[in-house]
Amino acid sequence: MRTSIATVSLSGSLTEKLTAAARAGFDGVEIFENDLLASPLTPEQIRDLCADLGLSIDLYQPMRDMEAVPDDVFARNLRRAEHKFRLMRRLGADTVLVCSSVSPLAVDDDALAARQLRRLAELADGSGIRVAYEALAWGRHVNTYDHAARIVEAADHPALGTCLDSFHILARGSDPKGIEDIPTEKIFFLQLADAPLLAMDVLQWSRHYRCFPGQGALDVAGLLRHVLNAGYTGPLSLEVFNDVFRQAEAGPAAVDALRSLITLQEAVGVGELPAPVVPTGIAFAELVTPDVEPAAALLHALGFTRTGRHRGKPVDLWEQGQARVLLNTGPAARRDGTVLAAVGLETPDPVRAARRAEALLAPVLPRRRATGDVLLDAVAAPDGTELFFCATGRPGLPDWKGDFAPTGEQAVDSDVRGVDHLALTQPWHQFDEAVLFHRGVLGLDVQESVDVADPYGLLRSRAVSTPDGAVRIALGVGPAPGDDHERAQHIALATDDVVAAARRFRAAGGQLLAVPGNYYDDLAARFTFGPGELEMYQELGILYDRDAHGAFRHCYTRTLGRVFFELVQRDDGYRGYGAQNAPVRLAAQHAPAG
Ligand SMILES: O=C(O)c1ccc(O)c(O)c1
Ligand SMILES: [Mg+2]
Repeated sequence: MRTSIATVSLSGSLTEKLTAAARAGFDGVEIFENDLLASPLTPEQIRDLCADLGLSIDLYQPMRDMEAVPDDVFARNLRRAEHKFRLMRRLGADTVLVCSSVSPLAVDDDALAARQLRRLAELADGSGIRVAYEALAWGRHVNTYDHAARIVEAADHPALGTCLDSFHILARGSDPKGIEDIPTEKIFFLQLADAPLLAMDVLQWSRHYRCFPGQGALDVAGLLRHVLNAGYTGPLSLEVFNDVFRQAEAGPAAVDALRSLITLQEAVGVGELPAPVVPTGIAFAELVTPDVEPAAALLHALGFTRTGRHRGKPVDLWEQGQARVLLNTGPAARRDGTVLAAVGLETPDPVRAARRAEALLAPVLPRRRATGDVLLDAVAAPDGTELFFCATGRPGLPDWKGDFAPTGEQAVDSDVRGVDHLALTQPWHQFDEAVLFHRGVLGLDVQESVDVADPYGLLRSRAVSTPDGAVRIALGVGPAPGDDHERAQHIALATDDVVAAARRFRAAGGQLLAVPGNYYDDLAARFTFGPGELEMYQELGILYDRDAHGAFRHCYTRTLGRVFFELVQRDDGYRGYGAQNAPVRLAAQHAPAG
């Protein structure tokens, strides 16, 4: 279907917004009046710019407080409308959105509303313009879509129809099934927005917290199914008012927006997209570091062995059980200190996984970095993390390990089995985008968002994972702009015996994060432990949690650049990530090293 986006959804000047929408691949735009008023371009120049960019102007909006008003007020409204219709002709826009009145002058009189909207439609029709009447969720007398549709029906003019807006409909809890009763030719326009569930005033909710479909908690796909069943074939248009998107760079935000419309169409069975190829494990995590010694010492103390050396680049492979870490000291390492730069995902079909990612607008990375390298499918995540689709040790498929010459050293069976999860901190304005990316592109399930108190701000965290837990990624976002602690990424290593793993790490010279005694005092109040158990945890800095399924014991290494490791023992199907303990961990990480 045709895709469109309201200029209000993107940051910048009108020219920047239009350019971003076109580059992302949108077919059209809704021009918001405020963006036009503030633009130095004439309506004709805006029309030409849109034409040059290949964008249709699908809607001009909004026109407010039109209907159900006293005669003298309506006469003034018509004069205002005439003026705007002249502007729309210069702009080349043929549909105007009229939102239901919020004016104290408006009266609760559907017959009057219908008569006046009919009069407005007659005037519009003379200029070749159509009027799409939308019920604002906070409209004074008209605030539901079915009410707006009844008034449109009563007005009975071909140039008058309704605009459906998923936010207004779903935020009020209206049943969207009734959309199927609206005559097809009366649905002039469809605006789509999602939102997280928040118990707050609906106007504030709408103006500040809307997000792109799939990023919130509203059933936008369910609503779209009803609209399609009603016979609607017009554009799918995003209209998102959001404080974060207003500040985020328009280019990436427009890509994020279009990705949401592509996944939404997939959810309702329109459009073609290669099916998700759900990853089955973490093949490797790649650290880029300017300073190989401390990173190598840390890996060594954790029980890793340097088993391979890249044939063409300064990259080492460190292994232990199924956990693999690449240590890259190449040119990229001069820039950012120690960072987690790439993740290898074990994937049943790497080529198809990359094709889906590409169809969902993920930047595709070159398959071969240098002559002789194995061909690898990889894309960039929104924050720039490189995601490699891997087939480790699977005959007939390119194996990334082929790029590494064995050092001759064998990995020893130690306490670490593999990677339990990765924690990837996102730039503050890309959190919703990252969640949608990991769900849509990688087919991961998304868990609830949790808030975590840091001594210097609030962090948000949302886990994405496969149903069996083979791939778990905790996406986080800190206060803007974060310091190194708040931007830190980590690799959580799975062990069956965290006490043994912690002891071995310490004996090998590793330093674990110290946890305050008050924390253990609180643990003693909340849980029962065997004799000496809690003292042992305190000595090692092991944190403890329990859910309905099982227990979780974990401890942390000191941070190197922006990266640290966690040792994790997950017993009896514990499902979480120890979020309860995160504030204590964050405070400990801020404390000066002792
Ligand atoms: O918040 C508003 O006023 C507003 C304006 C136009 C719309 O289409 C809408 O959904 C909301
Ligand atoms: Mg709207």
